[in-house]
Amino acid sequence: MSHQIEEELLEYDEQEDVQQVVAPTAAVTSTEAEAGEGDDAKKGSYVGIHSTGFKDFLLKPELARAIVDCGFEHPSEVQQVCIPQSIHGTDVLCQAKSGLGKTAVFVLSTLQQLEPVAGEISTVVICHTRELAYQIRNEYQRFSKYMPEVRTAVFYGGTPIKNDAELLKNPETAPHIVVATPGRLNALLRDKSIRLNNVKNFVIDECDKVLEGIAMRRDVQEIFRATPHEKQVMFFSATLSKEIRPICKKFLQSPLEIYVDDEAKLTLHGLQQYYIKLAEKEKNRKLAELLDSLDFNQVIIFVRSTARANQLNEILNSSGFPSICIHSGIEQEERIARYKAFKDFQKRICVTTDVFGRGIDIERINLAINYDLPSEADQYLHRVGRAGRFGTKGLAVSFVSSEADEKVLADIQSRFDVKIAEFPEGGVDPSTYMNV
Ligand SMILES: Nc1ncnc2c1ncn2[C@@H]1O[C@H](COP(=O)(O)OP(=O)(O)OP(=O)(O)O)[C@@H](O)[C@H]1O
Repeated sequence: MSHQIEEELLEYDEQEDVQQVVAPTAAVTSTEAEAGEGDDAKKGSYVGIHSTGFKDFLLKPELARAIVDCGFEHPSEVQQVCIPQSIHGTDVLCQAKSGLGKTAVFVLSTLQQLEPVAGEISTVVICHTRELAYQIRNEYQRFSKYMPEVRTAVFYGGTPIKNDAELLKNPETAPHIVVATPGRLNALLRDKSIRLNNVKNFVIDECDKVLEGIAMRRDVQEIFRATPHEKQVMFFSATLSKEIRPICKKFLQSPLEIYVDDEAKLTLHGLQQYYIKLAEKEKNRKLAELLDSLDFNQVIIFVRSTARANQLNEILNSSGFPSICIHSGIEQEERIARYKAFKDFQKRICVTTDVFGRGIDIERINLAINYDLPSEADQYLHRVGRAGRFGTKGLAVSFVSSEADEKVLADIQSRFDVKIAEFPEGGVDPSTYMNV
């Protein structure tokens, strides 16, 4: 191992990607049945006792076929609860834990309702990061495989806006479904490049994040105002604090509200969680030790700033750990290229900031490391949820190096009623976190 791995990362200010949220508090109402996953549940084996099949939703045959092609056998709990209502146009406010298929709820129900009309945008989906928008667009393409007339477009910043405007203007490419980040979508609206007066479904994924900051919220409000009054509105997140719910509800009319019944249930049961107390200067050596000793398919390592991500990535690469680094400071085309490379398993180690802390779905990630602990508990939950997707097993290890970290660790444990143990000296048995 090179001496560089021993280097300490420089301290930088809190980075642009991390935003504070008010810590949520008490338990919430349950309308969701208890989840049915066991500790060793595997992807695709998520079956409740009184399980409904996708067939029971009576979806269009084109959709039913695509679902089979995607390898989805049984709807997850959140899908069982939401889809029967959401396909009929009911507004939805849905909190369900990470990685259990919230995306398919809105993708399937909007495609089910879609009657494509040339030149008319019927569905708008908003989310907070560009990679997530890209990922959601791909989900639409996957599920609309047998609906060749349906076109989905994705719009986000960091790319030439005139390309988006041209795509929208051209009858050959004009989409029926638009997935976008709020800033770019609002810019297209202001330029009068996009018309939203035929929108029938308005979706926000990671809605607490999208609506938490004033800038994004303002963009969303302007976009919302440009859509017809009569439409279906659906909001989703794994975390919906008491503070954000009333803000969400301003956009919704008599919604179906789905919450897990207390925050403890947000913990992923297939995911083992540990902490390691250490000094800042010991982090690199410990990280190298973990990467050497743990079995993993893919690992995601979170740091608190773009500068620290670059630095750690360099250190890892020069120490024989080929890694990739993704953050908001990277040019957009390159960002998507790296996201694809990681998703396609060309790299096994990814160093990132909170830009990848939510929503990103990469099936082979089974290890999440908080090199820097986030500053609040909700963000921890989203980050570690990148491992152990859809009931699979996973491992999360968090470095704790300051009093502030200790406080966050205590917050996480009390808020989500989870015991995060000290990382065992003898390591962790790979069979408990590797998916075979
Ligand atoms: N019924 C199903 N059967 C099998 N796999 C599924 C099913 N539903 C969803 N999946 C898969 O599970 C993974 C996680 O789904 P998704 O990304 O929608 O989770 P999420 O609830 O949005 O999580 P997060 O809160 O982290 O964004 C995806 O790879 C998706 O394809």
